[in-house]
Amino acid sequence: MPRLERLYLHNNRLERIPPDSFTGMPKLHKLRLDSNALICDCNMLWLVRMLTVHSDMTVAATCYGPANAIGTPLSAIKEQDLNCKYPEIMQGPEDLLIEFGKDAVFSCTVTGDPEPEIVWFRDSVAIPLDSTRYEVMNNGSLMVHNADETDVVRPDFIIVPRDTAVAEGRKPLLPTTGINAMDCRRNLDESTRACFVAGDIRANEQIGLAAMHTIWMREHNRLALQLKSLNSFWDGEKVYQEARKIVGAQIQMITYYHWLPLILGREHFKKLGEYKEYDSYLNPSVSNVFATAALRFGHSMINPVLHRYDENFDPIPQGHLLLRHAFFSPWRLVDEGGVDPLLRGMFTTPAKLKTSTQNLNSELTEKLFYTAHAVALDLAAINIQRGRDHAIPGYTKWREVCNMSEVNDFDDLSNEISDQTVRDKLKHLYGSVHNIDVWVGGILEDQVDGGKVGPLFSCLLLEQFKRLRDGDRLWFENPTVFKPEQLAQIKKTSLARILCDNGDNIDTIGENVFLIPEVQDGMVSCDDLSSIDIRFWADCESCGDYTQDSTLSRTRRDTTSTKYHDSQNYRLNDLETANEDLQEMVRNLQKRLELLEETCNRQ
Ligand code: HEM
Repeated sequence: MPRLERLYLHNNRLERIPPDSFTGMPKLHKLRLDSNALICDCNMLWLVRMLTVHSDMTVAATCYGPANAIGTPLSAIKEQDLNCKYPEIMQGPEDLLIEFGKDAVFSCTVTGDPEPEIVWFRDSVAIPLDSTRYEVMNNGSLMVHNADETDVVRPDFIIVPRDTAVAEGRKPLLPTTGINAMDCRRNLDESTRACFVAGDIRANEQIGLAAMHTIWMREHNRLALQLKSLNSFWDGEKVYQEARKIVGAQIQMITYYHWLPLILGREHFKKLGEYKEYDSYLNPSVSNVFATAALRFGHSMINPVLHRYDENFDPIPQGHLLLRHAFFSPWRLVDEGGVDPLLRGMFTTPAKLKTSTQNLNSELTEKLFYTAHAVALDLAAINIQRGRDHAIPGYTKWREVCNMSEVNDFDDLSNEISDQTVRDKLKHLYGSVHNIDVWVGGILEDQVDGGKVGPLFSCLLLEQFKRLRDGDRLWFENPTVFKPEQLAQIKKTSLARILCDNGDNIDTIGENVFLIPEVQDGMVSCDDLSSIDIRFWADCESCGDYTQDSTLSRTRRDTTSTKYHDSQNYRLNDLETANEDLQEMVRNLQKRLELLEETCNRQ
């Protein structure tokens, strides 16, 4: 019902409103649900969220239950009032003796309010819902009809929280694996909470990283909701692809324009040059030396402690977290305050200072993944070994590639590795300067002015980032990718605003999250940060909704199309509705006047 504006469902006995009941009603602005028996529990979370997005909608509705909500207007209900429960696996599928030709049931028990969705997989492929051989039963278990030899591989499942699943009123977390799914190396003695599912198992590697993955999943879904509400006729695939495209552009914008200059130093960053156009002859693939050495410079900046702060920027009750306790511990994100404390810690705490003798902190070299391994690992040793596995040429060869000065002796390195004791140590360990591993040499170089890497990694990073940009047909600034006015919106992106929009309750932040507040203008209110105006993504069929804004209508109006005339009809309807509203208001005022006159006359 694309033209429905008012919906009156009052004076009924409605207890619940099924999710998405008002989808496809983009013009709905008045909703009456009063005088019903609404139960404002977690089943209503979708409606509470919808009202947050459509803050301009007038809704009359009062809760009839549960006890703590009786008499509360729905508009005053917050997500945390709904007592939702984050999903948890109580029992996962176990090995089963199956008889070929017979049915077999792989059972699982999952709790959560509202009940989460379970998606079953076989050999990492989701079992389609319309499969005749497999059936997901009401209790979530998987029934395999007519089992055969292909079923000897035990299936597994992931839990997808329905758009609602939150902990203590927080926004959704990532879906989680089933209990027997891929190993994210967590320690089951600490918690049985499952690993998160993201593009890569490594999202679980430490909870700060998992927090960032969560933020981007939320940003995608936030944009998708807005796009759908703007273009109600878009199907799921279109909404997904468009939201994904915007998120990709935001990540490119932040990485290249906000992060990279601080890594390369502003002077070196200038060598990247302005973006000109797509170069179809350029190979944008990631080079071995970039992945195995140069980008691993990041390991030298990691703080050994993850700081965790509450809304007042005081440490949370569980305290800060030694990095060793943050490895593969997804449960801490669920049970120890969600993403916000970690994010606040990250944007207020400096990265570890790299000095010539402290390159990687000892949490990484002595305690890496220690909860999951009998003997902890050493990230520096892994990086060196990985370079050798990949047969990456040594440090001096890469100096040649980068046109750096020729070296034949350790003291020839003094311009880049100024600390004599470090050069002596290298000499002692490597014997010949040409034996130095590229990651070791690169990490030990003094950092360039205003940057976080030495000259060799600066050169290797620059070369890769340039190819990744210019060789990308879908680079966000390529004019074929976004309309100019959309691009202007993308350029307003900042990671600060994204954390504000998608954190559970972040309202103050440093404007540039890659700098600690002390070296910029302290913290600002999230309201002061610019954000993308999604209305520039209005497909012309929705033009009528926003024609008041001349900058928006100018970019979208095509007066020759039938859609334009449809949109003109919508505008006419808008005016007719406004006229009716005004007439009703005048009638009400007249009635009040008459009443007042009567009262005066009586006195
Ligand atoms: C607590 C933080 C981090 C930990 C525990 C960590 C740990 C690891 C581990 C264990 C590997 C695999 C090593 C191997 O087997 O070869 C790896 C790879 C890598 N890391 Fe980190 N890392 C962290 C942060 C970072 C940061 C901040 C950056 C860059 C800014 C980075 C860049 C890389 C790269 C480029 C690879 C290679 C990935 C690939 O080729 O697939 N890491 N890291």
